[in-house]
Amino acid sequence: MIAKASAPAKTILFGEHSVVYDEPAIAGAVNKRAYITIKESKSDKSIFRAPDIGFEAELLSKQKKYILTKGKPGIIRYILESLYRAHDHSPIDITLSSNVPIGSGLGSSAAVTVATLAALYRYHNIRFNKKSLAHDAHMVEQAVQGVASPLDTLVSTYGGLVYLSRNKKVEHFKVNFNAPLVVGFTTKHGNTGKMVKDVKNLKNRNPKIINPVITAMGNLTNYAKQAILKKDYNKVGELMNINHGFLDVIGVNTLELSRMVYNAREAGAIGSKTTGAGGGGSIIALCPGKVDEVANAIARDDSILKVRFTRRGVSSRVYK
Ligand SMILES: Nc1ncnc2c1ncn2[C@@H]1O[C@H](COP(=O)(O)OP(=O)(O)OP(=O)(O)O)[C@@H](O)[C@H]1O
Ligand SMILES: C[C@@](O)(CCO)CC(=O)[O-]
Ligand SMILES: [Mg+2]
Repeated sequence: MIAKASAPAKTILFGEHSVVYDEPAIAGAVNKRAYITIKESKSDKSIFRAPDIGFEAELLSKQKKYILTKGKPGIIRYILESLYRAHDHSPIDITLSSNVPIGSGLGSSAAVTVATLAALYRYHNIRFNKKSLAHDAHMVEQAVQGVASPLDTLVSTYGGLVYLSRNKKVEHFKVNFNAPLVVGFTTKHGNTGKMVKDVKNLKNRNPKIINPVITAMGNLTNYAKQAILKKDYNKVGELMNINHGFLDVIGVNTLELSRMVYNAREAGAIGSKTTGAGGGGSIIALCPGKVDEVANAIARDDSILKVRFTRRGVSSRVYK
């Protein structure tokens, strides 16, 4: 029997950092995916392979350990934690292939986790639905990372654009918001935990300045929700630019991120901003009619990916 599953990457459109202080956020699934295949092993060992990143390891799933044959560890921790929760330790071959850059702020860890759990549930004929899968995947991210927001695994499971309200209620946008986006990413990956802590310290030192900014970021996200519902791309772009300014105020932008953001705007993006925790990582640029111009401008110094929001969430099936 072969079980296959795939799940999309995500990008945060509005609300990173302010969401930590219970302000709303908007994130969406993009059309880059992680694909997992599980089949019985031909030997008595379980093997995990990810040829795209040159990774191979023997899995000792009972002990939550692995023996590295090729590549750099990291993403395998999400696979092991998923196996620990959903596998009976019989020998299997797991293959990951992915067109999501790993560790660049596009939620590769969540996409891999959601796809791995869905494939394992199929393989073992365990009943699941999107709600239980999103929950289980969040538990895996939390166990591996210590802390994790539920947003990445939620978006990766359901697909589409998601609005998280001030009281943590999840709303799925029904509207198709599929303007083209260019993601620009640097080789440096920001450390999310450190960035969140830096913002907290800045806020504690300057409460009268930073508290109203955090509130304004939340209000901005709510304006953005209305603009998305009306498919008003220009308004969304304007709000992305203001959001980038706020992220500058709270100190998470870097030379590379700002360079990409301004290169994108000069080349015709109607909005561009840092996405995710900052301190490295990625930017997104909204660029209807100007994708190639914007992509070329960013690619002069940094790496790019052309994406669109997609309604397609996790998908999985078995082949007997
Ligand atoms: N070449 C690689 N091979 C294997 N693992 C890697 C490689 N590069 C990064 N990793 C690991 O992949 C994981 C990526 O997860 P992480 O949550 O940091 O990034 P992300 O999910 O892509 O972005 P974000 O969560 O910020 O949206 C990390 O554990 C990292 O150590
Ligand atoms: C910076 C942050 O808001 C988003 C990181 O992708 C942190 C979080 O929500 O956990
Ligand atoms: Mg992640």
